[in-house]
Amino acid sequence: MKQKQLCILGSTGSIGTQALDVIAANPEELRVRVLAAHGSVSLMADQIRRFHPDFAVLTDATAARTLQHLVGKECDILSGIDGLRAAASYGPVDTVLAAMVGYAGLEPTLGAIAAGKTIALANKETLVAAGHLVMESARQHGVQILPVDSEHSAIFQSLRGGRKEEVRRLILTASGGPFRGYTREQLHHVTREQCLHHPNWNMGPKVTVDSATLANKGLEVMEAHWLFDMPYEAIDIIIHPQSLVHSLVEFCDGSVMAQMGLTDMRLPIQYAFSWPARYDCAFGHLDLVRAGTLTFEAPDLDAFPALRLAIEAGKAGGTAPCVFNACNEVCVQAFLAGRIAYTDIAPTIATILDAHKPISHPSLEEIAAADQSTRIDTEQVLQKI
Ligand SMILES: NC(=O)C1=CN([C@@H]2O[C@H](COP(=O)(O)OP(=O)(O)OC[C@H]3O[C@@H](n4cnc5c(N)ncnc54)[C@H](OP(=O)(O)O)[C@@H]3O)[C@@H](O)[C@H]2O)C=CC1
Ligand SMILES: CC(=O)[C@@H](O)[C@H](O)COP(=O)(O)O
Ligand SMILES: [Mn+2]
Repeated sequence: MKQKQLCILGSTGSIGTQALDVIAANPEELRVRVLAAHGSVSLMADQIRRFHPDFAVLTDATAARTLQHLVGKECDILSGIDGLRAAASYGPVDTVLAAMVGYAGLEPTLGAIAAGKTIALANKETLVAAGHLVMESARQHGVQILPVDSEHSAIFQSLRGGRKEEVRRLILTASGGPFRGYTREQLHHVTREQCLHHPNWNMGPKVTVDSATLANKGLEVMEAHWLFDMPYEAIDIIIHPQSLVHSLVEFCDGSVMAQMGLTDMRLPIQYAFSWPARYDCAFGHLDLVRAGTLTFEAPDLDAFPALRLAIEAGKAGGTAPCVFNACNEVCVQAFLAGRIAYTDIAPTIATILDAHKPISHPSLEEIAAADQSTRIDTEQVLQKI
């Protein structure tokens, strides 16, 4: 089997560091060629010493200079968006893991696709903001987009059980987050610390807050729409608090295929790297007797309106999903900075989406403009809170 040559965009984050665990566990099959992140100097220095990339990138110029000083001749450090572009399109690389957080992942992912790289996609915001452009570009360049997000990896694997035209619906599972079962009244009193304590997954702060508002599941519905070319009406959500069934596919004959596994992102990351093969797992195995009872329930769209708003934005299409995403990113940052309450997030998204007139089939420039103006408009709404 040919060794895969990898570029990791977002190597210092939750997905990035777990991807490096997978690579360390499979040294014959996987090799790091480029590492990229924003400003985490000492962690990146450690990663360079362990994985010996051809070069590394920190987009923050000051951090990049400090890192270059630290690692000396051992590795060249590039910076800025030019550094990211160079990483995403680097000749010897065949697979790019898109594991940066947020809209910032869009341009390098498009760059990697244009350079013909296979994409292992964790960065869901990329597909939410510009799914039509990303998928079209992937088609044009003959590029495979392999899902890393646990639900989408589960659907990708379950789809092997039948043909595309035989699929009746996709069923995304959601843990329900730390506030599952809370009433709207109870949600007024939740704290940042509670929000950052996900019941099942240890993830970066942005996706953890999104899980607590259920905006994450809304983003994932849009991600599934683009990845699997399914209409919104054929994508359902069920709450599954144990997060062991990662998602399901129902076929026309009533058969339902589910994918199960440990709540460990190294498994779907490894599958995206190993596909179409599978490598042995070095991270443990699911014990269903120990897991015990698996339960399922309907989502509460009244208590968690961000999910309903995301699905509405997805159905409206055009620039609406990009606007949903940009507003949500600004709100989550403001919430993490202690500027707004948890219960300010969904009403702010509703205000911004109400005022937005979607442009259909937007170009990349129109997407970038919608993202920028939404960030400014959202700040103005937040100033009044
Ligand atoms: N964590 C998880 O388990 C899961 C995550 N995802 C998705 O994967 C993506 C990454 O999530 P996660 O790993 O949790 O996020 P983290 O916040 O843990 O890590 C984000 C990474 O992106 C880098 N980064 C941030 N901004 C920039 C930028 N402007 N330019 C270059 N690099 C940047 C960070 O670098 P630095 O450290 O230097 O700031 C860091 O390496 C998200 O889209 C998330 O929704 C999906 C499923 C599960
Ligand atoms: C691990 C992963 O894929 C996350 O996106 C996860 O889905 C978050 O859990 P929720 O189901 O609570 O959103
Ligand atoms: Mn997920």
